[in-house]
Amino acid sequence: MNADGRTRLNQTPEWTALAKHREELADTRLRDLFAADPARGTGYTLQVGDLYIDYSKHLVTDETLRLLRELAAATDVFGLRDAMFRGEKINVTENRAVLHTALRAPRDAVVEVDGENVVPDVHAVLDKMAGFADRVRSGEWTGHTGKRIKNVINVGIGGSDLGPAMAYEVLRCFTDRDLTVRFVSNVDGADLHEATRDLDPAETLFVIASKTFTTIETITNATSARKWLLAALGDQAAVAKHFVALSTNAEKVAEFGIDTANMFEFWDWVGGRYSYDSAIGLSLMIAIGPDRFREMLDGFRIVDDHFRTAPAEANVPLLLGLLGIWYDNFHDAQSHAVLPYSHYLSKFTAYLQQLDMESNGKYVARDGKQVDWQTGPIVWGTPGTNGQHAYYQLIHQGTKLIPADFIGFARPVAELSEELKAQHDLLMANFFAQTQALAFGKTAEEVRAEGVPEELVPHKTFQGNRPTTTILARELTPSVLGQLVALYEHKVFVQGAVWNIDSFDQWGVELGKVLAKRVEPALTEGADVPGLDASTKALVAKYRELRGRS
Ligand SMILES: O=P(O)(O)OC[C@H]1O[C@](O)(CO)[C@@H](O)[C@@H]1O
Repeated sequence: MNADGRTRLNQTPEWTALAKHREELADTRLRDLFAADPARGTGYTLQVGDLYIDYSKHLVTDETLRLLRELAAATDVFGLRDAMFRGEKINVTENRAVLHTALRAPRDAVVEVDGENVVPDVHAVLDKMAGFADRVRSGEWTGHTGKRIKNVINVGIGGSDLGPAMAYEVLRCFTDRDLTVRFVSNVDGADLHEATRDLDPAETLFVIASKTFTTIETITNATSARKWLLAALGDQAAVAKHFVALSTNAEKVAEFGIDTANMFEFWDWVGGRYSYDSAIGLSLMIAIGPDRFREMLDGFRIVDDHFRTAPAEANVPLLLGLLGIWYDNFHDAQSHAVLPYSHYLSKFTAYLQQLDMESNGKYVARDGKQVDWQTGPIVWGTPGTNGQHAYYQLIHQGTKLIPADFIGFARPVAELSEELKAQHDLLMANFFAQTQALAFGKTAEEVRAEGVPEELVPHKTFQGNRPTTTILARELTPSVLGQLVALYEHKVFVQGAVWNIDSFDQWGVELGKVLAKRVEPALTEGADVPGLDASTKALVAKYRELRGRS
């Protein structure tokens, strides 16, 4: 029993029942499950908004799903969900509400934090963003010299970069192609250099995105960007026309020299990795326009409403979260692959890495005690067919179990030529073939029947039984993107709730930040930094030697 009166997860009867059930299923093959239930291919499916979810190729039976739902009930996943939607401070280590769902609430909704309805503020910022985006897009907002803004550079890192950068790629076909939109995150000066080297400062708008406005990488890049601008335009007053800020910290924004009239606000109840549908999405909104941005928010809301109201048996985020737990905790899977069959989703998995791994990469439970069960998986993956010719070998025939999500679309994006659209069927043939091969493999008998020499039979045999979820939608639109992101947000939520961890803090990234600040003077000035270990000391000395400093 822990401080909240909650039994340690792996001592609950629901956990024990799942462990026992796992043993009973040890020899179960997907081939057998499909043979026993001809309706499995359509029966093990759900729909949420535009997303058709096929989970038939999972190593589960009705009994597995029932036991998993019992675990969710025992850990009160829906209770925590309701507390989140109500604005309770479920981020316990930071004493904050967790209300990214309020960012897409309709205008007339009421969501209270500390007794105040936050929805009017959300919409006031959205309206301000829309007004600004329209002025930039129409050319009404000009640079300091009167030139039209042709380039937008978002400077931010982590949640202040990955979301808008990912969504910009996903929605490229919906963007104003005359605008150049780039994302600078790395404190490696090369990032800003490459992003600016071919641009005219007089035509460039910097969007400085930082929730805290203290993140060293972002402030360093923003300072260099300001120097780049002023070196060309000469006049301090130019900053007002070329810099806007997205932040919760007006004081720091003003200190940096950005007029707070050009600041787009969000709030401490929006976590960084849950923020791209807040003001952090401004660069995206400039690129796609306010209407498309609102369509995306509508997509988020479809899944929010579903997560909030659908019964456990039909609740897709609950299902996906529980399937992850089944593999993570009962099959010792260490990782989870997300494999989109869309070029436009090239940054989607990188975005999910922060969402999932920064949220659930925790070994301390909400009660402050160390967990003795596995928590968040390693999330990885790249667009499908490229992966097929790189690491799929390991997924098919390696020694590790890697559950995977396959995400695909029935229609290619409208902008492609007819000839390029025709390639879509080949793309999707790969999509379907892969999950089939992973699930059902190829037996030694089937290999032999093809006349393969006996010594090659084991090499050409596929065990199958490699679980996948298929997520299929008609086409990739702003709404569908919103639906996908909300689906993963809530899946991550479900898992954190079951594991009894705080999915909304990120103390794990703090130590590295503190140490970097401490080590820097050793690199630049050769300062004797107290407490440096022997390895780091020697590496710093080597670095200084190679850098030509002694
Ligand atoms: O938006 P900020 O405050 O610059 O923070 C950037 C990122 O840094 C982190 O705090 C830690 O990596 C993330 O959670 C956040 O998204």
